[in-house]
Amino acid sequence: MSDDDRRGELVAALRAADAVKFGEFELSHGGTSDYYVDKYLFETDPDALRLIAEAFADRLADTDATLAGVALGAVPLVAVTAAEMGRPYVIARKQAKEYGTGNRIEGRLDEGEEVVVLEDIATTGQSAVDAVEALREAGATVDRVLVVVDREEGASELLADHDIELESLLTATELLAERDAE
Ligand SMILES: O=P(O)(O)OC[C@H]1O[C@H](OP(=O)(O)OP(=O)(O)O)[C@H](O)[C@@H]1O
Ligand SMILES: O=C(O)c1cc(=O)[nH]c(=O)[nH]1
Repeated sequence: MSDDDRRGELVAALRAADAVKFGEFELSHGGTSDYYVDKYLFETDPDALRLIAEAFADRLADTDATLAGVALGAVPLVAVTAAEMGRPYVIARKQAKEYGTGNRIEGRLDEGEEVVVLEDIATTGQSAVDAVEALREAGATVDRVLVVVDREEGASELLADHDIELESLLTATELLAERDAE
């Protein structure tokens, strides 16, 4: 299947899951938007989840890095991709757990381990940067973040400032092409 066909299939799956909403929405790092990708609708849809796992696995075929998912939304994505690839994974919490282990990074991570971060949506890229910084503090080597949707609102520039390359399965331009053609 060509990359274009695969992107088309993924756009169709996100639309079929009713995950692309139009209206007025507040965003996590400030500002509003006239559209919102309800990640929990596509992440709880088995067809979309399978397509994402396959597409992430394809992108990750060139590395044997450990995977990391950014809580909460990317946890199902990293779990299904890790299972598809037979790879271990860790979870980057937004904040350290306040009791028990006190962990910010959950799962097994060794000093110097190479990690690729999986994320659902990148808007400003701040959530991805926070996760990379927590992983680096925990000893990981991280220079790559893969997201399902890059909203093209500055994330790749912010990540580049932190020596991280952003790759996406879909850009907002591709996701919204149908609406924008109307
Ligand atoms: O690129 P950014 O500007 O950081 O915005 C994108 C982030 O916001 C959303 O998460 P949200 O904060 O809704 O958290 P959740 O995964 O805990 O639901 C989304 O899943 C990204 O993690
Ligand atoms: O920036 C965000 O908060 C955000 C945008 C979006 O489209 N979807 C989402 O879950 N979060």
